[in-house]
Amino acid sequence: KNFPAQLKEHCSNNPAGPLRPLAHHTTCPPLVDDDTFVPSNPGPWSYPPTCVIAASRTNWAPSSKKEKKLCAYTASSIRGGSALSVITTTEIAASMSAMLLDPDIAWLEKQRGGVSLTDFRAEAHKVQRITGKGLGVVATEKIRRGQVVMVEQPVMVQLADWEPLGWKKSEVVRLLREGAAKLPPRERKRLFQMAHRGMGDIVDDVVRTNAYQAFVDGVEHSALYPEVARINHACKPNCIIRHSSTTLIMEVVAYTDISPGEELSVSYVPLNLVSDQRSSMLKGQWGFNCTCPLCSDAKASTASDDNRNRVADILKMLGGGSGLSSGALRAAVAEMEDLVAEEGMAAQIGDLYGIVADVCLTMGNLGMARELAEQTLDVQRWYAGVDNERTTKALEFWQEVNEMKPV
Ligand SMILES: C[S@@+](CC[C@H](N)C(=O)[O-])C[C@H]1O[C@@H](n2cnc3c(N)ncnc32)[C@H](O)[C@@H]1O
Repeated sequence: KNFPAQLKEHCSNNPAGPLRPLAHHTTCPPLVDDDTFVPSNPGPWSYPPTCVIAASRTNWAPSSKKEKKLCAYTASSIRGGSALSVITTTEIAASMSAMLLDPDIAWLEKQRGGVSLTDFRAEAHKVQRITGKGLGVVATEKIRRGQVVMVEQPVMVQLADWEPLGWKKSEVVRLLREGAAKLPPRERKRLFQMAHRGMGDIVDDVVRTNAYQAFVDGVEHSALYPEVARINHACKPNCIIRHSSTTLIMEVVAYTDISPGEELSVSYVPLNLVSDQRSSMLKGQWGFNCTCPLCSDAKASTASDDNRNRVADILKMLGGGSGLSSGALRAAVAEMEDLVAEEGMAAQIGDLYGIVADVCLTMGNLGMARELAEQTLDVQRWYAGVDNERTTKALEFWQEVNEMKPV
């Protein structure tokens, strides 16, 4: 909100440090592309970017006078740590500048209980071969529920939905290769050593096999975290991931107590899906058939599907049932909470509370909507992360219901 009006359009990012704003938090960095890069004032970038102009610009706002470019940017070190290459638009790159230049991420570290980027190196885990899954990460000592086990910055971030904006696959792949080539040897080596399927260009393949969804400036990107990416998927995982939209830092947090020798796992897909939905998503988007303990046990898998279907039925029943009493609503939420606990889906309960809160609003039950909106916010802060997209949405919803007047 402090940006001069003429700069607003490309600087909607909420910078990382809300407590002590630095100069670059309150002024919008200029758009930087291959023509406008100024070596004496490079921002976070270590080299002039490589850019391509969208082949078709039909989908851009007609008011936009600038040619839209997609560029590969590289910072040899972010916050004194690892390097990062970003393939994104000039606007998003400008918005990212503030967050990448910000060395002051202490406020976020406080939220995560004082664990800093380097602390996790007191590693409680190691990478090893796992039958049927390539490499994986295994605990070497007891890890307690809630403990942060990894904290990592991305090495590569790529705009996810580039196709409708008019760029060609070959151009995006060229930028990915350029981004990989400009990484320092350490990060480049790690990137090329990551799992891939042997299809098409290797950098593109690595991104498809390993990237997590990350919102930058509210826009979906794919982000590569080489250490986190070694963690295999399980449909009932023992870890969750938290993603910070303002710093791009990814945390892996123990979701259950984990014993030495146990493999660390996260879910690559939403937790509340039933087995058919999970397997088609894992096959379609990630390209593998899941061999996790739940999928390998037909009886357990059926029982789990029954529980997850029941949660879906409860939500459906709530959605369709106008005029439910508070008692009936509470009973439905309590049953849902029990099922969620049994299924190890607590990390997703914030989303479920949010759905029920919406239902309460349509039923005119503002009191309960407020209660649930508050619970949603608490849960999302913990499970998704303090500044994650899902938490931001929960905060907006919470503010909205608290401003509403009972009718
Ligand atoms: C993000 S990587 C995980 C780390 C990878 N195993 C490695 O060697 O680096 C994703 C790949 O790991 C394998 N994988 C992960 N979870 C799996 C699971 N539950 N069952 C089978 N394969 C799995 C698949 O080959 C998948 O494409």
